[in-house]
Amino acid sequence: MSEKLICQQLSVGYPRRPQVLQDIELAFEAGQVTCILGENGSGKSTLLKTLAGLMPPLSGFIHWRDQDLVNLGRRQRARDWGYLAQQGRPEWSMPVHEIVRLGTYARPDWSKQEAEEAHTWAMQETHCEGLANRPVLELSAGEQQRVLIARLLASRPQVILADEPTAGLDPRHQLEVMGLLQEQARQGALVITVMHDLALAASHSDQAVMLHQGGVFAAGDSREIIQPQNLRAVFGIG
Ligand SMILES: Nc1ncnc2c1ncn2[C@@H]1O[C@H](COP(=O)(O)OP(=O)(O)OP(=O)(O)O)[C@@H](O)[C@H]1O
Repeated sequence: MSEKLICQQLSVGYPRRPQVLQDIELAFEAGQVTCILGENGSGKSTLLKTLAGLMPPLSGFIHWRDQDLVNLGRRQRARDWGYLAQQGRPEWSMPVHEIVRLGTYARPDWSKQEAEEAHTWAMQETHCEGLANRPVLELSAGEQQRVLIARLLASRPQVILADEPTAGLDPRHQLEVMGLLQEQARQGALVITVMHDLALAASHSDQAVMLHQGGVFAAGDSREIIQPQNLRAVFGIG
């Protein structure tokens, strides 16, 4: 069984803005961190939302482990996939430890002890222990982001889709969160992150995808893709 997420002839967009991206051909591999780069409005979040199953493709296919993603049941998706929305905010004013525990509810296959261990691990890795009893809506934006990352990780997802996971984080937590995502990939997860920080993307991803003008401008090894000539063409810098 192929541990790949594959997009074939994929076109994504909205009813009033169709074809944000057209005829996308991409392959994402388990065990790797892939960062998606591109200017504002280039379709990064739209692609991630489509991969997360939050919006249907306009056309084309997405395959995961040789299976068409449309055939993936909700429970399996909830169990195996984790999605962090761009500028997501917790919805309910619950204590941090309860918000993070919600992540473990995606794993009804776990024993109570397994769920407790995953909860403790996610709280520790994101440095949320000191915030455990604080109402989440009273936290700073960066603290809330860490809580949402903890909730995402608490289900130990095999596919992690993170839209700007380091947004609002201080430099130390940016490095730690990217290190954490890298660690999940080393343990076999397939990790896709939307990034704006090119230095962080270069240092913490294996693969890079650059979106530009409705398509994939470049994709491949991050060190080969995040290069001045591509940055000039896509961002007008470098
Ligand atoms: N709900 C929506 N309805 C219609 N058009 C939308 C909607 N959401 C986004 N768009 C449009 O789709 C295009 C791609 O948006 P998207 O949010 O995917 O870009 P992005 O690359 O993630 O941008 P950014 O770097 O600013 O986050 C933009 O032109 C945007 O205006």
